[in-house]
Amino acid sequence: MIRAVTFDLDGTLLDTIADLAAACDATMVELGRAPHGVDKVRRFVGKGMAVLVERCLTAADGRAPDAELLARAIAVFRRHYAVVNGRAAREYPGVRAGLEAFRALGLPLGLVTNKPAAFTGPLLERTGLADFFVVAVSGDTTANRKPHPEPILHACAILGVRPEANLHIGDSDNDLLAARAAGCRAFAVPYGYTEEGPVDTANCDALVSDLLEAARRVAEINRQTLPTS
Ligand SMILES: O=C(O)COP(=O)(O)O
Ligand SMILES: [Mg+2]
Repeated sequence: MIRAVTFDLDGTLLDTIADLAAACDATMVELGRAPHGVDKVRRFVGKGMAVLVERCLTAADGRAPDAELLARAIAVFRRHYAVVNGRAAREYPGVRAGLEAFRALGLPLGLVTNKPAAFTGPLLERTGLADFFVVAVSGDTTANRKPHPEPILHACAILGVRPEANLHIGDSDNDLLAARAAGCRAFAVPYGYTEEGPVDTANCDALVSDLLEAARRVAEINRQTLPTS
């Protein structure tokens, strides 16, 4: 039985790349570098804010930034992203209907994102998704981020489910590896941000076209595992 579902945010529920790229580009310009643009920034998203900013600087300078420059750039990024966060963000097709279908199945829902908490809450509020979730675990809620299992395990504990009874749905290998390491089931969506290449479907139980299909599959799995007596 699947008794709870956790969702990734960027690239799974919301297409946030325009806002992320706008903040990255404003950061680069403020630091005297050329902006990278959306298509390049898309490949940098997935391992949280610090890695995103570090990848922008490394791509601009041809070498990794030192700690002082990185800290300064992160502070600049935070300021810019706080302004644009949610401005152009859009739900992917099937997201709201899918979340409603999961809710109709009676399953508690959680969010597990590598985005820092300062941005997760406002984004969920601005896009009207906050009420779907019992818990939101952000990139700085636990000591480790996805692909480490800790944030998903933290969500499972708050949702009151054993990891084996939780399904995690995400767009990148970070989600699938975290889910596997946590002992959860994992579904992948094909439309988000995957860093260098497509997700390795060997790491997931199903590749689903959208959340509505995911909810249908969960309903089917739970029908098949209902006690027969
Ligand atoms: O912040 C990121 O790098 C990606 O966020 P996500 O975990 O919601 O996809
Ligand atoms: Mg994602």
